[in-house]
This record gives sequence, structure tokens and C-alpha cells, in this order.
Amino acid sequence: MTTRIRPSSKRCAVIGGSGFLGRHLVERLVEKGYSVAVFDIAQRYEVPGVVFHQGDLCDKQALLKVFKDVSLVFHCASPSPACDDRNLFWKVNVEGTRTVIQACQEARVQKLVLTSSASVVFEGIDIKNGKEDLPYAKRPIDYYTETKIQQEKVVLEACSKEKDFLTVAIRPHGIFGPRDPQLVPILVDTARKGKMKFIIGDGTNLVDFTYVENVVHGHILAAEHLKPDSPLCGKAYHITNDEPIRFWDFMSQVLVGLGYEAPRYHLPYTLVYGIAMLLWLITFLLRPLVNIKPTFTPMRVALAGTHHYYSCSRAKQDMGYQPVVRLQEAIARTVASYPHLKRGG
Ligand SMILES: NC(=O)C1=CN([C@@H]2O[C@H](COP(=O)(O)OP(=O)(O)OC[C@H]3O[C@@H](n4cnc5c(N)ncnc54)[C@H](OP(=O)(O)O)[C@@H]3O)[C@@H](O)[C@H]2O)C=CC1
Ligand SMILES: CC(C)=CCC[C@@H](C)[C@H]1CC[C@H]2C3=C(CC[C@]12C)[C@@]1(C)CCC(=O)C[C@@H]1CC3
Repeated sequence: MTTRIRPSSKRCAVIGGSGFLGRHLVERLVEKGYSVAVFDIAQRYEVPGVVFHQGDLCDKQALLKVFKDVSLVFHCASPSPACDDRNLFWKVNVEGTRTVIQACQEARVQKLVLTSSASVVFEGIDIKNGKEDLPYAKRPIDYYTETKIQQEKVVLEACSKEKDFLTVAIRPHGIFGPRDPQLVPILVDTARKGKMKFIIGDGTNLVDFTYVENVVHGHILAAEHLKPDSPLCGKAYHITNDEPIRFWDFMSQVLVGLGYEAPRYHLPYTLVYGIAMLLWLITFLLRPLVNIKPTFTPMRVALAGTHHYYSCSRAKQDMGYQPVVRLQEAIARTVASYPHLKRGG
């Protein structure tokens, strides 16, 4: 009989470790003394002591090689929401995540921490201080959200104390910070095209924007508190900055910080949402001929024009979560990290 010696609880793998969140997570884990392996479709940086494995998470054999001496896996890989490719989302987020679970179980990994999304409950209708017991969106607005729902279900259902395999899902919202390839770059690109003049709706809608270091902190706390007798097993946790802000105030602060004008003129929400739906339909019909990616998608308009902020009291209670960087400091650090996106820069 062969006895398998348990790998140290500080040996972990980060799937998606080359991405925005993944890289911040890797850097923090290294600072905290973890031994880290990165698994990603691309390698984009180097960190002393971190081993990179390039591969597709749909490939179980490739995962098994990485998981050999690992007790903890963070799964924060996903195709970008902007690609709007339904087949790719299903293949990676749903089928690929099933493969990750199988590989974890075969390699006797003990813990899996999934990066889910608070948007799994968002249908384009106001959410104020939403708790984790809200039902999943019955009519998700886009393919990305549809597959993030299935992904979270698959991971949470796999949690089994009998199999010595514990899972937890972290649901961040509106992650921002240095090196984010989405939020600030999209905003600046829109401003440079002269399209950031308008506020959708009355501009009072409150939203969570979460600094990346707080999201990382939530992931590591979850991993460290995930034990057979803890309440975290098989549960989802909102991780936010716990400081909801008006969507348009946040946008304006970032824009003004980078030297652009804040939006001023109001447009009715339903009108813009209707136009975004029409645009989406046209681009969908034209897709066999030409692949256009509109700036104004129904999901983006819904995010810009409704309330969507979430309670993280469950994370506070079960894992002692508190944001480590406050919102104003986070915005200042983020603005300072994009000198190349400054007006005239
Ligand atoms: N950013 C946000 O505001 C939010 C993000 N999330 C979730 O957080 C996670 C991380 O997001 P974020 O850091 O912003 O995203 P990124 O796109 O920056 O990072 C994801 C990484 O996963 C890689 N990847 C994609 N497909 C595969 C694959 N098949 N096999 C291996 N690696 C793959 C990507 O490579 P490539 O770039 O080449 O595709 C990328 O390096 C995602 O699960 C996302 O759904 C949740 C809520 C909010
Ligand atoms: C809170 C949250 C979940 C944010 C997610 C990040 C992105 C979805 C946003 C970052 C920049 C935003 C943005 C718009 C929509 C939402 C974002 C892409 C607009 C396209 C909304 C319509 C406009 O008037 C222009 C905006 C540019 C920036």
C-alpha cells in the first residue's frame, strides 16, 4: 500500500494566475510565504520562486502535472466578458471547471477556492445590499453571467467532507486597481472617443467597486478558514469594499483624476438600454459576416444605470473579513498607476 504524504497547506496553484486578479493574488501569496505554481493559457510576467505552467484548464493531464504536490487550488481563470463568445464561455467556465474539479479530486487536492462573481444574481434590476441567499439570475443578461452561475453551482456542489475535498466561492464585484485591463482602459477609451459626456439615468445609482487587494485578501482568508467543520464549506461569499458609491461619481473621480472631464448630460435609462439591445441584435445577426464589439452592451448599460451593491456581512462573520484598503485610497492608487492613460499622455 502506498501512503501519500499530505503536501503542506501552503503549497498552492493559481489557475488564471497571469490575469489581473490572479497576478495580484500570486504576489500576495508569495509575500505570505506560500509556494505558488501558476497555471494559465499565457505567461505574462515572472516572479522569483513562482513556477509557471502554460496550458488550457480544459486539459486534465496538464492540470494533474501541476496539482501533484498541491493542497490548495485557486481558480480565477475565465475568458474576458468582452469576448461574448457563448461556446468559449461554456467550454472554459463550465466544462473546464468540471475538469478542474476532477483533476483536484484525482490529485487529492484538499481545497478549491473559486472566483465567482456577485453578478450571478444580477438581472438588470436594482439590488440593494444583496445577500448571498438571493436566487441566481433566472434570465442572466449575457453569456458570461450565464456560465458564471453554472460554474459556481458545479464548484459548490462538489464540496464533500467525505471525499476530503472542500470548496468555497468568492463573489467579488467591480474589481479595480493597478494593471486592470478593463475598467480604467475602457473608461479612458470611451472618454477619448468623446463618448463620456452622458450620465445614464439620474446618476444616483449606488454600486460596489472593489479594490483588487481587498479581493485578494478575501480569497486568502477563505482558503485559510476553509476546514471540514467550518461554515464556509460549499458556500458563496460576497467580497466588496463595503462602501457603495454612486456609479457616476466613481467614473467621474477616475476621469477627473486622469485629466478628463466628468460626464454631465443625462439620458433616460430605458432609451439607452433599448438602443444597446438593438445594437446587440444587429451585431448578433451580422456575426457570420463581421465581428463587431459595441461599447454599449445591454449588460454594461444595466451596470451603469441600476443599483447593484452587496452585503459582505457573511464574510465578516465567517472569516473575519474587513477591507484592507478604503475606497478613496484605492481610487488614488489606481489613478496614479495609469500615467500612460492621462489626458495628453
Ligand atoms: N474583473 C472583475 O471586475 C471581476 C472578475 N471576476 C472574476 O474574477 C476572475 C479573474 O478576472 P480578471 O482577473 O479580471 O480576468 P483576466 O482576464 O485578467 O484573467 C483571467 C486569466 O485566465 C486566463 N484564461 C482564460 N481562459 C483560460 C483557459 N482556458 N485556461 C487557462 N487560463 C485561461 C486568461 O488568459 P487570456 O487573457 O489569454 O484569456 C487570463 O490570464 C474571473 O473568473 C472573473 O470572472 C468576478 C467579478 C468581477
Ligand atoms: C461595478 C461593476 C460590476 C463594474 C464592472 C466594470 C465594467 C463593466 C465597467 C467599467 C467601465 C464601465 C463603462 C461603461 C459600462 C460599465 C463598464 C464597462 C459604459 C460603457 C456605460 C455607458 C457609458 O456611458 C460609457 C461607459 C464607459 C465605462
